[in-house]
Amino acid sequence: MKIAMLARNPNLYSHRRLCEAARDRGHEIDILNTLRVTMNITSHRPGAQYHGEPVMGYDAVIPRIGASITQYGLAVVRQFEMMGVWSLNESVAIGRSRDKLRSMQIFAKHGLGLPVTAFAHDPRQTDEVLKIVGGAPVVIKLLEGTQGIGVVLGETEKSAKSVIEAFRGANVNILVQEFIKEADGSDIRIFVIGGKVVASMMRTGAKGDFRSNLHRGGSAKAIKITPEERSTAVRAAKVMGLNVAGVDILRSNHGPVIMEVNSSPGLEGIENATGKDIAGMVIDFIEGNFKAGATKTKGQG
Ligand SMILES: Nc1ncnc2c1ncn2[C@@H]1O[C@H](COP(=O)(O)OP(=O)(O)OP(=O)(O)O)[C@@H](O)[C@H]1O
Ligand SMILES: [Mg+2]
Ligand SMILES: [Mg+2]
Repeated sequence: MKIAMLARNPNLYSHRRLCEAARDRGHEIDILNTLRVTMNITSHRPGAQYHGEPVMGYDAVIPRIGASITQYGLAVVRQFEMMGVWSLNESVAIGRSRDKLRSMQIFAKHGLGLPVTAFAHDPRQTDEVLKIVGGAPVVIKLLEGTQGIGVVLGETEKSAKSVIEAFRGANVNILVQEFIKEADGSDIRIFVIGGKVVASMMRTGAKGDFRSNLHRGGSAKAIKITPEERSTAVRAAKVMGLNVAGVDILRSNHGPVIMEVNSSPGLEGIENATGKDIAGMVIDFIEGNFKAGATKTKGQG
């Protein structure tokens, strides 16, 4: 196969590992800097160029689109799809996963467990929002945050309100969520490839932090998950339409609740915690499933 990986930093662990795994299996793989791909949006003949050369001959594309360039990145993935190149995760599915509110609505529609979540545009509705989630303590999140930045615990009614007002003042979108205290600063990352769980780990936050993100100083270890957790993760990936997904859940008193589903999950934490060759599994999945022109949504929807 000839694979294109859309990524900005070729030196990131995940990107190095995917290249290594592809080359070990005799495939050709190029890293294209997403922001340097130009698109030719002409009727009937969609094309793309990279450093002045036409992008041609790729069987599959691995989109590793950073949160900060979601819009341009998705346009590039869509362009590949319109050119008939099979994408590991389709642009439409990645778009869904990038919008926390939309994701939550999709999970709710399919009856998946979620923390009670509320959202309002108008700051005058702060009281209402707090009431919906059962009052403080609550978790307040930036809708498009990542790596735990913009995730704040409002311990009392008063502090929750001032955090909400501060975010509003900065003109950013937020959601307010029931605080799952019993998760005790840990969450579970379940790695799903092609509808199967291939690895899972428990991440625990730095002492005193309710956020378990490894980027915030948390640590990770391999863990055995329950059948209910397994089916929650598989269904979450499925309803988002993701072939590869990192599903994050919390263990709550009312069963597993989904926090979010990542469409470009990192490999470093999970490979180190479990000792598994996840990059190899991703390449094996592409090998077994890529098909020219087979994109379901072809960039639409
Ligand atoms: N409702 C909640 N109750 C308890 N803990 C929570 C809740 N929401 C988030 N957390 C903790 O905060 C961490 C960060 O939250 P979340 O994953 O939603 O943010 P993020 O910025 O999108 O992070 P990521 O880099 O994983 O995308 C979670 O991993 C979890 O440990
Ligand atoms: Mg996130
Ligand atoms: Mg997270």
